[in-house]
Amino acid sequence: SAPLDVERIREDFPILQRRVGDDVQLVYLDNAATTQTPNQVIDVFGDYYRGYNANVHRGIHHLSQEASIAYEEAHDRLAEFVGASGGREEMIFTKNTTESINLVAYAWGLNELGPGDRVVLTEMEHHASLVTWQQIAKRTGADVEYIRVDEDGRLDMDHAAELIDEDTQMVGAVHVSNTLGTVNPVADLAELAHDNDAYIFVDGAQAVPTRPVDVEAIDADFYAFSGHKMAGPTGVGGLYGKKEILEDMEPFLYGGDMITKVTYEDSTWNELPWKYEAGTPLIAEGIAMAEAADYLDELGMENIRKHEQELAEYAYDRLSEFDDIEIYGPEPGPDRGGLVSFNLDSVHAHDLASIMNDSAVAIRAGDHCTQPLHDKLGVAASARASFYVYNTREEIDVLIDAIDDARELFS
Ligand SMILES: Cc1ncc(COP(=O)(O)O)c(CNc2co[nH]c2=O)c1O
Repeated sequence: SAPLDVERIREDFPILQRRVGDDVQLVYLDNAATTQTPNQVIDVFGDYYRGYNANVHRGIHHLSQEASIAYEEAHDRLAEFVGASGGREEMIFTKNTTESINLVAYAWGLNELGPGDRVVLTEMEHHASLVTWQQIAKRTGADVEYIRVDEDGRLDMDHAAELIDEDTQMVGAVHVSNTLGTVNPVADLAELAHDNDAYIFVDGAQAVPTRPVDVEAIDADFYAFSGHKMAGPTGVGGLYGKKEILEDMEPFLYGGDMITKVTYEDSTWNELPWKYEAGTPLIAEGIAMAEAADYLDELGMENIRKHEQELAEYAYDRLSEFDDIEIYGPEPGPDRGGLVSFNLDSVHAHDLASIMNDSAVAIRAGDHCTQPLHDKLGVAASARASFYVYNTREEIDVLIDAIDDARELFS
């Protein structure tokens, strides 16, 4: 593995040259919300709409065949990117991680869950997983239990082993927490689930962009991610599912392209993954997401993971210099992804973020769609700095200086 050549990488992202507010150089540290998009991915849209825009699924004419092949091969590429040996048959394109989770919660959960069944989540789940499984459990009479997060932001695996039992039908777990940065032992959770004949759905929104992911090594039954978090476009995401499960599961959305034969009485379904992709899909977006996978693989996923770990370590250490800053989540190391959530005493996270903004530092403040976790932490909101392949230590120094400004202002 090799350190990332950040200066060269930054040339691929023109937006990073932006000057904002009072003509100040942008420092973009909100990558857990969405990452920026390299020229290589942006160019896909111009090439597509200027060169081979057509509806997919093998129309008779040249353009449709070109668009179909590119869109279908994008599925093979993303399957390969997450280690799915079944290729496109195990890779459904959705709108985003949220829709990927909803697809399984509706298509599997509504039909398979009932009173006496259990869904086990973690206390650090994002609302995309927590609210979805919570509401499907409510509609089906199943119950939901939450694996405890201990005081240093890690999952209590003894508690996990207690909760995941013979009544458990589904385990939902975030791979990398978007609030704590915790990297969870999802392969161990998968083993606990499978020992109890339950499925596991891993939320990989913050993992796929930032580290090597191998869904078969994890033995995930389902694995979700979003294009816009992996240097790709908004509007498209991926749902990996084991082929044998996707074969049995009911479709989520009905309509064109997901069928084989339709009569007035009934219909039969298309082959995988098209059975789960009704209507005209996000064609250019799917092709662009495959380009993003190529871009990241070119940098090296292990190199990206190391870069993120180093930046998180540096940010954690610099923030730890001050006794008026509280940091959430595990200490730096392989268990912490490339983000740090924190609070500055006596300054509300929103006020802090808006002062950061005066210095053109873009961070996020709020509950990061993990309200129950913030309740557990005893805070309404937190500030979060999150890093990616184009961020530098110098940008973290600007963050620290801007926090100093906030401290001055509010002292
Ligand atoms: C762990 C996790 N799961 C699911 C989602 C939902 O992804 P989407 O469907 O593409 O929106 C996010 C997005 N997290 C954030 C979005 O904005 N700030 C965030 O932290 C996430 O971080």
